[in-house]
Amino acid sequence: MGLKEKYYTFTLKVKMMNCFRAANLYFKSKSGDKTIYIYPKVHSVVKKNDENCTEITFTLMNGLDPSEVKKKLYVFQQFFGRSIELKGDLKKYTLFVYHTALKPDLIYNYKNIKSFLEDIKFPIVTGQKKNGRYLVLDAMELPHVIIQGVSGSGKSSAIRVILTTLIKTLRPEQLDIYSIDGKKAEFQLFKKVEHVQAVVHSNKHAREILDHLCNEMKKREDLQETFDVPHIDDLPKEHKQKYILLAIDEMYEYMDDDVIQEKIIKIASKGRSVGIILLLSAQRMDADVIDTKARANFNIRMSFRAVDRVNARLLGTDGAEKIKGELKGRFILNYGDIEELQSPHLTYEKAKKLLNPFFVSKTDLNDITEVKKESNTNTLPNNTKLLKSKPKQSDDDLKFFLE
Ligand SMILES: Nc1ncnc2c1ncn2[C@@H]1O[C@H](COP(=O)(O)OP(=O)(O)OP(=O)(O)O)[C@@H](O)[C@H]1O
Repeated sequence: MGLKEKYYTFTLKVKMMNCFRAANLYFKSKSGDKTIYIYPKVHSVVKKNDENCTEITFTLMNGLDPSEVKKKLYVFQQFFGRSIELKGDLKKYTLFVYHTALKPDLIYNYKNIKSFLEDIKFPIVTGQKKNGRYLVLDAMELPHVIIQGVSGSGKSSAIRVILTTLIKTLRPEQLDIYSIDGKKAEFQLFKKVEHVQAVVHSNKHAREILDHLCNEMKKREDLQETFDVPHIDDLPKEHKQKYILLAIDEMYEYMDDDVIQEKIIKIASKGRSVGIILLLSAQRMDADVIDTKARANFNIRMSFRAVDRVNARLLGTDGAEKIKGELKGRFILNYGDIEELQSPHLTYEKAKKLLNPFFVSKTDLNDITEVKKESNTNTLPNNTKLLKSKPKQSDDDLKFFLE
């Protein structure tokens, strides 16, 4: 280690001691007249230029309450700036100090995200991290997504990012999307997409969709039982099932509907193993909007600028209430770890262009027999319309499109 690096390490270690002291993360003992302070041990300071950050690893003394460390995140921010992350649990922690702040005005580009989608079964694109990488989570491991934030904070763009990426990544033979559009706005864009089975607004039709999905859940559970497998992905090939996404925008429109709430609780608790994932969005996600029991089953929680501290805290996304109004697309993510990220911006018009190759005529869906001539079914690019294999829809399904 050169002199410069040694000095860098030394100054950061001293800064950590000062930070531990200010955060009350130390023990005091007496030795004669002297007071001795015992701090967590800093093991290493590693500057990673390719990750755009410095990693500082430390361990707590036995007896120090680990929950105190996360509670004192604000003290770490006061010392090292807002661009930090703190990860760890019982004893060992790593503080990531990023050299640059998150960039606002990030534009959605599928090519930039593609390399982060590998080996992810059900990709949920959250946003860009402080090290410049995209964080894509697998809803088959972390089921169900909640998006909250005040009007104009960037929720609709984030929903477009998640849905558009799913549509470009998974083929219609792999994914069905159902949507309930509380504002009769956001999901109109996806209506003609081949993966999309329904876009509805009224409570009556929302209940019908939820009924349909609960029945589907039951059928899939029976299959799992028959073949004695824990997850639909483990079913024999001939019984392979598609993944299903149910997206509900402006959830508060349905908060007084007990039937809807009850079915959401059911899907939230059992959906993962049968491949059914929920994505809910609303300005706030308090107990009036979504049942507290159901909320606990949502493992990916994105909070754009929150209405207030209480609402930010409900999702475990403390600090989301402090996001500045002009920082569109900025959010706090809780997926076990808590991070501040930037969602890429995807406008309605650009999404429409990107989705165009996936548009099909829904009115004569049953008659479509066209197959793209150049396509080879084994190596289909994701934007290939394999219309011939579109499963025949029942009249019940088709009526969902009428809204
Ligand atoms: N990720 C982003 N990066 C930069 N600007 C964004 C981003 N997302 C949204 N915006 C800007 O913020 C405006 C509001 O965004 P959006 O409609 O997504 O918010 P919203 O939370 O869905 O609002 P509402 O609840 O009123 O529908 C957009 O018109 C756009 O200009």
